[in-house]
Amino acid sequence: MARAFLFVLDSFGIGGAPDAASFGDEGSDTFGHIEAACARGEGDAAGLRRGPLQVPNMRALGLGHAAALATGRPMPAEATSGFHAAATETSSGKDTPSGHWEIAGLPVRFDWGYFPDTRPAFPADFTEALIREGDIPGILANCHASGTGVIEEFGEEHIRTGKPICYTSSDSVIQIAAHEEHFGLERLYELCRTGRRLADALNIGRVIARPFIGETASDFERTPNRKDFATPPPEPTLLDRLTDAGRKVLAVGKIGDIFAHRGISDLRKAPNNMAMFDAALAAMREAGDGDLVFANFVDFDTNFGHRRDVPGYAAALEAFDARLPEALALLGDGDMLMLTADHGCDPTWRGTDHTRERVPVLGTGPGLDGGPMGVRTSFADIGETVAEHLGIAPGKYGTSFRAKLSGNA
Ligand SMILES: O=P(O)(O)O[C@H]1O[C@H](CO)[C@@H](O)[C@H]1O
Ligand SMILES: [Mn+2]
Ligand SMILES: [Mn+2]
Repeated sequence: MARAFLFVLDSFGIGGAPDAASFGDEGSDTFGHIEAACARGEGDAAGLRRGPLQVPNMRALGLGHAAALATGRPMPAEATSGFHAAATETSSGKDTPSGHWEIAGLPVRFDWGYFPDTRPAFPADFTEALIREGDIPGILANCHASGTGVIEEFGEEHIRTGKPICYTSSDSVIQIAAHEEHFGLERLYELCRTGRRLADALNIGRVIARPFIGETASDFERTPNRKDFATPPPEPTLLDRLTDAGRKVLAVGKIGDIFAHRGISDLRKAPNNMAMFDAALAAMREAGDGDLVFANFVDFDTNFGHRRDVPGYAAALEAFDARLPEALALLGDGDMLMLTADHGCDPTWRGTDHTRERVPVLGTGPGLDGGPMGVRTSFADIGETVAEHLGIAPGKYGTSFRAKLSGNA
């Protein structure tokens, strides 16, 4: 019996990307900088957490060792029980779909479309078409922005005028924020579908609905009804290869949206990391022989990385780590659990965007050997290792390290 459980801690980079400078991100290190900030007492927040970062379960799997591999820092002295590696992204973007598709064996070699950091950010013909075809009185913002700041700035005007708030970032995205009740959730989704159609010509990765509630700038709050309208992967991913082979892919969280719902057998969404952990555990219990549970934990990125919130990110890591034994307890013969990430989002870094970093690969399973798996030259090695573990044919990209785990392959 072989099953695989792949958990993505969204944005949990470990520094050291060789091409970080070309993204303006040289020196960024999500894990390293959170750890250092906490050690200095800069991760303290009343009622939330305090002191050095406490992630003993991920450290036992080899988190510190993976970070040392990624950055060239000295190896920690502590022993590890799992296998660990640092993985390098080969895709041209540091966005969520690129990271996840590459993890699933499909590096993104083409360039996505991006919008310039100007006002307006969107080309006039796109904006005009969105207004006309979306039947809206205009748009607000039309710039690069942080999602919480932009609703604070334009939310009241949006309620007054009915004009949705459209913004972007250094990712290939068009984000549309609108009030869940005043504008309407279904109307927002429909507008995003129109935006998705128009965005295809611009090669934009995702159109994202960002509904919010509240009545004034001081109490606007985004709701969990975010929805991503992604362009489909241009070639088969591990998910397609598995489902084509009759296996199940049980997706948890954003995974369905990220893969444009291709190669997904079963989808479970939940409003926050802890609820997603519950959903991931339930999927682990239900997965059968040859199946994959693929979970994304988005709060790290959305609530803390982009918000440049060190105590929040540290607390979220500690909460995740504290629940890891529950997942480990569900591992039976032939099972493999791997933790990884899709890019960085260093909460100590300038701006509010993702950061180009290497990611950790931490794993374990009964009968699998532990130890270092080196610096992997593509995230695709993760998907290929899962593919070999589950006994399906290799894909076109990446190199499996499954043989190095020997065990009961
Ligand atoms: O600031 P918010 O709206 O959270 O936006 C972030 O979320 C988007 C999608 O992950 C990213 O492109 C980033 O800009
Ligand atoms: Mn992400
Ligand atoms: Mn993000």
